[in-house]
Amino acid sequence: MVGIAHSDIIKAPKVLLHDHLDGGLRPGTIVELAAAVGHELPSTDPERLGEWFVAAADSGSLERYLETFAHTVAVMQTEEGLHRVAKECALDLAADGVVYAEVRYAPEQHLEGGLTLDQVVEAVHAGLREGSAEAAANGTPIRVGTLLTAMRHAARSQEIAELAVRYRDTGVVGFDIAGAEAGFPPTRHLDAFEYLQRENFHFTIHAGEAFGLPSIWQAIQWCGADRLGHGVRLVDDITVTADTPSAPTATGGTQAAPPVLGRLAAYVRDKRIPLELCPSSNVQTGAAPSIAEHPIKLLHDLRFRVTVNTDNRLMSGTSMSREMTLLTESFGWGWAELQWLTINAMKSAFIPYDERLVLINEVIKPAYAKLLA
Ligand SMILES: O=c1[nH]cnc2c1ncn2[C@H]1C[C@H](O)[C@@H](CO)O1
Ligand SMILES: [Zn+2]
Repeated sequence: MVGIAHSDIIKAPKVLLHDHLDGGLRPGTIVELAAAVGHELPSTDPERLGEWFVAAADSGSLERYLETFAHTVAVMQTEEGLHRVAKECALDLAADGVVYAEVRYAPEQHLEGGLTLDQVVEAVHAGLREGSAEAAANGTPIRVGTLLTAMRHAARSQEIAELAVRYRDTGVVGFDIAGAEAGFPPTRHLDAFEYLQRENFHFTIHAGEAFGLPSIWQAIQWCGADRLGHGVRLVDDITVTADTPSAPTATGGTQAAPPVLGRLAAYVRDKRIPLELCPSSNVQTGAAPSIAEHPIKLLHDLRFRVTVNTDNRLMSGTSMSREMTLLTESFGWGWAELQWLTINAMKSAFIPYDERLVLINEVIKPAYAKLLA
């Protein structure tokens, strides 16, 4: 089968639900901002610095992967820094053909220069607005909402949840928790999640990335997460016996037993809980052995509500188009699968239902209809 060209995937409309603002900076911007604030970097050559991030994040451990964020968070402590990074984020996603994105970051990590939480949020929103306006003028319109993240090892989740609700009508579309997963279960932040539920607000939880089923189970059944950030380890609750012939067929052959879903995996599939899968990131942190062996294939075949995401474009040297290209190369997927992933993501977005429908019916479906023709 002839694959789809990366350049064509760039032109197709894409939807991104899991992208960290502090994981997507342009290396050249880090160099310039670091010089302005006197932060020392592993390299001041943008190309080398970009390579350094990918190599350092390629660590096989989430904890070591997260250490690289010290260099991005350090240059995002002023209104100017935050504004520029947010503006470039909108421009870069739009140039890659992303038409709708939910970009997340942890406001509590951007207070070292004396900004308040509200000033951080407003600087990011102003940057995203400017970037989106410029992208529209360039002929690549994009809508970007933000998710406010609380760090799971810290104790500010209630405050961040309240901040998210305060800005729900001016750009914040949801809430999240992130950071090291092992040892920091989502139930530590139950108060924040219960508050968000009382406010009829939306949230996702990083779960099932560096820790397994108990984390996913808590995120859904204790905390009430609308979506799972990664959730890739849900496959631990799916028994695949592909090579074990089970039943004889009418022609005398044997038929492989279908995968068996445990109670949690079945619940996630039945309830159509979206999985924000991030293939390249998962390989770097050791959550998946390779793209070719990534559980996204199995989860797709079993018709889970799968979405594909970048997580951290800088640390993975990636983009939405690149993640999709890797999937087409690894699994022979074509436009039908890419449309399915895109519509899954748009259906799972945190903006109102009628606004999701407009993007599906007026932007995504017409574009893929042409590509499929
Ligand atoms: O994949 C991830 N898992 C857990 N935490 C993450 C991941 N990617 C980024 N983070 C953390 C580091 C960032 O500083 C923070 C907020 O974006 O979220
Ligand atoms: Zn993430």
